[in-house]
Amino acid sequence: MSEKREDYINWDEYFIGVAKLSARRSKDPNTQVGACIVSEDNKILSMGYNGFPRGCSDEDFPWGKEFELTDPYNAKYLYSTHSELNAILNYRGGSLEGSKIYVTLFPCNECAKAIIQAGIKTIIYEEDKYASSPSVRASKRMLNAAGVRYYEYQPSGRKIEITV
Ligand SMILES: O=c1[nH]c(=O)n([C@H]2C[C@H](O)[C@@H](COP(=O)(O)O)O2)cc1CO
Ligand SMILES: [Zn+2]
Repeated sequence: MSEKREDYINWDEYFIGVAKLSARRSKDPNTQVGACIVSEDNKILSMGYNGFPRGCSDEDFPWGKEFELTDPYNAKYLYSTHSELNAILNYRGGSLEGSKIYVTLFPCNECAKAIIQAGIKTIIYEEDKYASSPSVRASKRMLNAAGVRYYEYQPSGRKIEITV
């Protein structure tokens, strides 16, 4: 057998696949988000998913969203760290300047600030279900101003199965 395999996954499938696998670690009952930061030469630098900060137990802190407005202290929003921020903070190797981030949901305004300031230059996102929210609109406003490129992942339709 001297020919190479032809059905290997491409870079985009690989990195969005890693982001999706990372999202599977999330304890959020409603929205699981995963992120994978990749260098310009396609090396994985970091990964993250949405979760509570270290030491903040998933058993003690609230994962509900229904009290967001009436009782925000007992809803998840004040506590959950977004996947993109976790991926940025998880990186201990130095600079993320010029890197790309693959993420399963379009980054919010807070993550956009962190992405811009970290020097990440490209966002490849899978879903944009909150596109009409002020948060995502503000995010795009900042990303556009800062020259961060973003585009939607184009699904290949390939099913990648792994048994663990
Ligand atoms: O960019 C994001 N990254 C991210 O990790 N998240 C997380 C925070 C919450 O745990 C969850 C959103 O919850 P919900 O869809 O129920 O409002 O997703 C939410 C966003 C918003 O775009
Ligand atoms: Zn965010």
